[in-house]
Amino acid sequence: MINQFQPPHAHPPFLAPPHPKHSPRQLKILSGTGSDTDKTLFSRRIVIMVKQSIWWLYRMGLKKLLSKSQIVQPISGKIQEVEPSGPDTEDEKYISWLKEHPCALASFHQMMKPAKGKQIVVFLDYDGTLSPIVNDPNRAFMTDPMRSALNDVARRFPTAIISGRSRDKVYAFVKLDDVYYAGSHGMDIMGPPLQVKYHHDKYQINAQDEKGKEFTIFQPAQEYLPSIEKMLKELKTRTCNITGAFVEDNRFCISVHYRHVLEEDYEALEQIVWSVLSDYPCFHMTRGKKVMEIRPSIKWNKGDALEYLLDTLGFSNSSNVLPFYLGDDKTDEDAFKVLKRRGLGYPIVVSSVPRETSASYSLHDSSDVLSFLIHLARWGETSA
Ligand SMILES: O=P(O)(O)OC[C@H]1O[C@H](O[C@H]2O[C@H](CO)[C@@H](O)[C@H](O)[C@H]2O)[C@H](O)[C@@H](O)[C@@H]1O
Repeated sequence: MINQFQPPHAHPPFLAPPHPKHSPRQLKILSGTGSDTDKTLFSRRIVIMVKQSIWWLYRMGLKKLLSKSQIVQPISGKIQEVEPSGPDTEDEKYISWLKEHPCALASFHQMMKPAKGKQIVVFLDYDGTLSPIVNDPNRAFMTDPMRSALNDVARRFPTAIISGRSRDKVYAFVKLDDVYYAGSHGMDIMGPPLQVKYHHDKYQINAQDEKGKEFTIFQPAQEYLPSIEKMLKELKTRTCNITGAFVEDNRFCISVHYRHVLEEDYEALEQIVWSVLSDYPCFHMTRGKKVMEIRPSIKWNKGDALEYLLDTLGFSNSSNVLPFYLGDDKTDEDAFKVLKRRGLGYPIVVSSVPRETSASYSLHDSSDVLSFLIHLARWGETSA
């Protein structure tokens, strides 16, 4: 690997202090005294110093640029990949991690090469992906530019949001009709009308909205609803004395938020959750961002929801489809794994820090997600 940061001189002369071994002439040049020839040499040295400074400033500028992109255009005009030498700082660690999970924006054109002739299908998580993580879960609004970009994407490609929240709540944030919604970590799917009966058909019903649009509701955890409602009440009552704790009803699962709980109160809160759970052996707990999530112990997660939607969209066992899945949470890893296992499409993790993931590409944050959706919609427009 070429080290493009190699300065023009390995030991810049202006960095060398006068040394006992310097000759009297060298000392005169360094001090600026001496004959005209010496003075000319001294001026040359000044020019070299200025050139060196420009080089080092250029080098520092490049380093900054690298935090945005891994590819730079060096003076030679040849595109080269940069190999950071031993990651030390958080930025350097992130740059190093990007090598394994390249930025989906920087790689966009390359990613779209196999898309020609294939059906793109877009899956997105909500919190941390379509909206940034905020303090109040009830105020995780989506911005208008994000809504507009998502709408442009959904008008061109089948698009679904798969969230841990209740389906109604996600719809209340997103408010777009051309999108399919899967709430409760995929346990409550409003998907396309079924052409054929799905193998879990006892959990699904076909329905129509008020405009006559047909869709299918699939709810594989229906029989757990009475227990969830009881648990919700218990959790709300038993945590009401823990300042900052917030129990969120996500219909087929429950979120117990501790973002605003004092560190010294966390253990007590977790104890309550474990204690309630011990009375409901058919449920288990998973963890998200400052949240404990209580879910029915059925074999169904965001990965299964993704497969269900691909099937119902008519792409079971099809290689003619290119799914994208964008998500920031641990629960999104289930969907990344499905795409990886099937060797299908692009799992894209949204993360501003290096992390263990099955995703093959990355985006830094929800504003990168917005740019990505804009790119995708434009691509759909020009290649239609
Ligand atoms: O699958 P997702 O759409 O990512 O939902 C996962 C959880 O997201 C929400 O909580 C997270 O976002 C909140 C708002 O930014 C933040 O305040 C909270 O700390 C995060 O954990 C949602 O409220 C949960 O119910 C979801 O399970």
